[in-house]
Amino acid sequence: MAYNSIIVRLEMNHELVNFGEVASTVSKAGGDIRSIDVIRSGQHNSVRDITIHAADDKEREITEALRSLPGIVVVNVSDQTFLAHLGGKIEVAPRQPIKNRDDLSKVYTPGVARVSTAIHENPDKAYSLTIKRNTVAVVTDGTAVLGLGDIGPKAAAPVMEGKAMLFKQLAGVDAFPICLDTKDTEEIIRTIKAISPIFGGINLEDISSPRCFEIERRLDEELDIPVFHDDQHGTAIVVVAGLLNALKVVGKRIEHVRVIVNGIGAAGVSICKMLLAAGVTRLVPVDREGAIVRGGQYDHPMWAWLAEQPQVEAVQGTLQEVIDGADVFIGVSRGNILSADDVSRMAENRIVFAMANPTPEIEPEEALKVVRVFATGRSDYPNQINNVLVFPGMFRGALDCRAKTINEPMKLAAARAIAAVVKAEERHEQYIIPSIFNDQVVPNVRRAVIEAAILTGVARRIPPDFR
Ligand SMILES: NC(=O)c1ccc[n+]([C@@H]2O[C@H](COP(=O)([O-])OP(=O)(O)OC[C@H]3O[C@@H](n4cnc5c(N)ncnc54)[C@H](O)[C@@H]3O)[C@@H](O)[C@H]2O)c1
Ligand SMILES: O=C(O)C[C@H](O)C(=O)O
Ligand SMILES: [Mg+2]
Repeated sequence: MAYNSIIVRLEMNHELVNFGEVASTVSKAGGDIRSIDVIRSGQHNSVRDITIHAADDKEREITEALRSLPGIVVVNVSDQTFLAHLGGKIEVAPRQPIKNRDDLSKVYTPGVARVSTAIHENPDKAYSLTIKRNTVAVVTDGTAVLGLGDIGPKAAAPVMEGKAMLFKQLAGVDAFPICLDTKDTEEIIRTIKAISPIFGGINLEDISSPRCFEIERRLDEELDIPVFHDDQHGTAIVVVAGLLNALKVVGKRIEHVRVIVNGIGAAGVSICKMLLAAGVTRLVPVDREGAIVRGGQYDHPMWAWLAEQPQVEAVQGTLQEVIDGADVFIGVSRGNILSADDVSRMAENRIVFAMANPTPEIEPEEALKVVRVFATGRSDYPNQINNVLVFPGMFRGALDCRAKTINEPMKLAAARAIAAVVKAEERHEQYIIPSIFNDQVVPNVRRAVIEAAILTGVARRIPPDFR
């Protein structure tokens, strides 16, 4: 269950109610008072802001209980999560002040014209003389936003702004959210190509499958800057990192385990591919209609590809049928589609990564009773398996070495680098993946990505610390 803080502004009539009654009402309804601010205090009444920490599903109960107290008027309820979004979460700021005409003539006309001419004569100078060197576009069409589905480009913006914040805070990358009002594959490709000159990389986000595969492939071929669909590869990289460590905890080998991947969309396809590359020999991809089986006929190009892989099982069935005896369940589908009973039919020492956001495939409280290792995509439980462990360091590395593309060796290197942040002596059921606040994650991923880019010949610059 997610917890949140709400601020309730109350007007209290002191003749009818005292604060002790307010506090006990909040506590009985499941809230925890964290702070009280007196906004106005009079002889007969006062106005106070009380900050209450509570489970999401208790908020209504708490405010209703307060409203029913005699002598209390609930003036306003504000949710701190919404407050954190007021006015948007990022801004564009100048890197130097313009204090006088002299400054103005350097950064703007006439001085700027000489710089533009220099770039015209040598387009590579865009990297040293503009923001291209450090700027990534976070591009979505709003069609697969978290697990919320096709909620459109405007509603997708808070997620994209959040990604941009993380890029900057964790890796110093300037990222800009671009929310496109089109779902047409060709139009998306054309638009991204048209805006690409100012960017050093393109992070595709929350674009639904199967269009996301074609969009990424074409852009990667047609642009000379790295293009990375975060939901595919960021997720696959972090899953492989978590799985390598989880398997060590339970003492199983990747070649022996039977793995279910539920939800064969953007994330699921890339996870399946990377698991096969990492050595999985028994794979069961499952989507809404049940298992995708070896030898099956599918219109979806990536499902057809999976059906040709020798490691994919040939036995048909629903998730509830095929889960029996599985060692690992990886969910990148929808919330609440798995029960504790389903999980308890898996093999002993089972590993469950329930990564649908914001609601995991199974409630953590349910799953924790029946699994050995459990992870979600969320920040409010241990073992957060989220692509935020990947994209900041991945782009930091790709930008620093001016990689033309992000290839498979760079991805595998990133997965190993993340897994290696958790030392053998620290590793246990609740700690298979480092926290995003672990300050070794971004530098380790960056280093691994640059090394792999140099070795595979896609780096166009050797960063000073690699010379
Ligand atoms: N934790 C992370 O880092 C992370 C990263 C990427 C995606 N995700 C989550 O994974 C989910 C999928 O994301 P995506 O970008 O791949 O979306 P997507 O729309 O490309 O794919 C979702 C797939 O799940 C399938 N699906 C839906 N309901 C299902 C069910 N009941 N059983 C089996 N399959 C079902 C759909 O048919 C589709 O193929 C979302 O909830 C998203 O938030 C998490
Ligand atoms: O945004 C996230 O938290 C992870 C991922 O990109 C998702 O779509 O769920
Ligand atoms: Mg996403």
